Amino acid sequence: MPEHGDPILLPPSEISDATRRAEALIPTPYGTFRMVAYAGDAEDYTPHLALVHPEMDPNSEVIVRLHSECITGDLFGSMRCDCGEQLDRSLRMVQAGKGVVIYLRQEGRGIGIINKLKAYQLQDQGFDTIEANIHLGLEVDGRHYGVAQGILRDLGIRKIQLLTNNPLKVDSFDEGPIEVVRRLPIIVPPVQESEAYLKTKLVGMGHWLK
Ligand SMILES: Nc1nc2c(ncn2[C@@H]2O[C@H](COP(=O)(O)OP(=O)(O)OP(=O)(O)O)[C@@H](O)[C@H]2O)c(=O)[nH]1
Repeated sequence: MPEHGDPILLPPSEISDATRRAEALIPTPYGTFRMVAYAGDAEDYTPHLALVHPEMDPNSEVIVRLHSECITGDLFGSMRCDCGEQLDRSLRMVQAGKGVVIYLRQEGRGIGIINKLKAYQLQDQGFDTIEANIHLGLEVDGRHYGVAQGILRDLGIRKIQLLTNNPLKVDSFDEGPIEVVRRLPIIVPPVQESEAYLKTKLVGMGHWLK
């Protein structure tokens, strides 16, 4: 296992995307966060965001949520997925545990909002979330988490308790200097509109949803 301080073996673009560009305190109904924006380009309109508890101790086993952007769920409360409620719970848990939410701009598992809406059209015709991406000629999951490692390292964090049900997010830390000491599940019970999607996550994508 690499030691903290070892260089992270990341593609150059992901290292540069973890460049700190600006920060400010943001009071929210959950409590106050220090929001830090990270981007390769200082003028980037969609930087990755870290919402850091003002008393986060980087030497502790920090509670961390890596949350991929979901405009439909996070912003508008779409019930097709569990994203909005996962973000809500994460913000609560991170406030309570003095941790960090990293909001990664990987809308639609990396395919973007236009393609995600096309995928939803296909899902309404009977495709599942995996088949819809494939039908569109796109990756089922095009996300990379290297930039999240760069952001955590910028925040001085070495050990994390990761809030996720997704094995790929946990595995993404295998090669880096940051240790996942614990996985914390974040399971949202299905509603009628999200039932098929969550079943595909369980059966087709191997998420720990039981
Ligand atoms: N392509 C596609 N993306 C979707 C669909 N539903 C949700 N998403 C996206 O899936 C991603 C979910 O991100 P997260 O909640 O961070 O991660 P996760 O893979 O669900 O894993 P957890 O950490 O267990 O929540 C977001 O980028 C959503 O926009 C869908 O039907 N199709």
